[in-house]
Amino acid sequence: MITLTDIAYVRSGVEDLQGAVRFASEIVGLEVVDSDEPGVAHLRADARGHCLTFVQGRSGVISSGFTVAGPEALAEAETELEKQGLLVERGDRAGARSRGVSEYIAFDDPFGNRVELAAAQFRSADPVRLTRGAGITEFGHLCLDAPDVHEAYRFWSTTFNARVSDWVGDGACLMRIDPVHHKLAVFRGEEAALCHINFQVDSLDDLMRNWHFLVDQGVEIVMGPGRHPTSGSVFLYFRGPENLTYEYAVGGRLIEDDSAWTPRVFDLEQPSSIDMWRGPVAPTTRQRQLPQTVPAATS
Ligand SMILES: CC(C)c1ccc(C(=O)O)c(O)c1O
Ligand SMILES: [Fe+2]
Repeated sequence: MITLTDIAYVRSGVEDLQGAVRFASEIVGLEVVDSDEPGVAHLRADARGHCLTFVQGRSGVISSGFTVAGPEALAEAETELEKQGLLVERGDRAGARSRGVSEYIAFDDPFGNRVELAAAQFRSADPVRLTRGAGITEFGHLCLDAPDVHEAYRFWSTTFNARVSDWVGDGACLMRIDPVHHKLAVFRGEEAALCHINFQVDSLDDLMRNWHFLVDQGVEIVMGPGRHPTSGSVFLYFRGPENLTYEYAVGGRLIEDDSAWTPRVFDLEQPSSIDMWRGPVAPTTRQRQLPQTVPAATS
């Protein structure tokens, strides 16, 4: 079994590189990291050198990266995945540099999601310079699409150390690889894709301030603010350019004692299984109604 130690990054193709970077930095609040690769931009949220990379080209996710414990663990993972009949590719030096990792391998999960494993992800000792006061504390989780979440769980829990924390019926499987309720989720979708990328924020105040900011900026709010009954976090989903969905969340349970936790199954048919507050889903962009200045009285 391969032990994933953490999530590392998402790489996504974008037709409009400048537009994607502008949104991720000026709207989401991520720091743009210097890049000497033409057509490639890196963004940073936390101590990771970067966790989101945009590559000029066809729109859509390229790969999702995880770390393992080191070079030996990576070599063992390579052997194990090949034993399972998966086609595993060794990343080259330039690829590793672009990913901010020491070395990596790549393969497709059974649904076609491109997954990469790295021996180590480089950290940056420089303080993160978020572009606005979004309150982002870390890259929290990534969520992939797959047509069968139970089949996906079979793969992630037998090949890897992922354990289910909770199910939302046949619609979503929330998995942990450490005490955090989930760092990897699979959402039922027609085909392999990135469902969303999550950034944790520091406080409820940050989340609500971000909500008002996004609405003011005309950003499409997909759902929220609401509260997931599963992790217990307060969330806000919103859509960036080229259909990349972002999630801000605050809070979220830790599962410290595996033996004391029984995964729960929430009924997918009940809206409260996703949002206990039963807020609206996918409203179109809301224009905030600013209070009108009261005209001075004339006599
Ligand atoms: C609907 C998606 C897959 C989902 C469900 C629950 C949580 C949570 O408990 O925090 C998420 O973060 C989700 O993205
Ligand atoms: Fe999420």
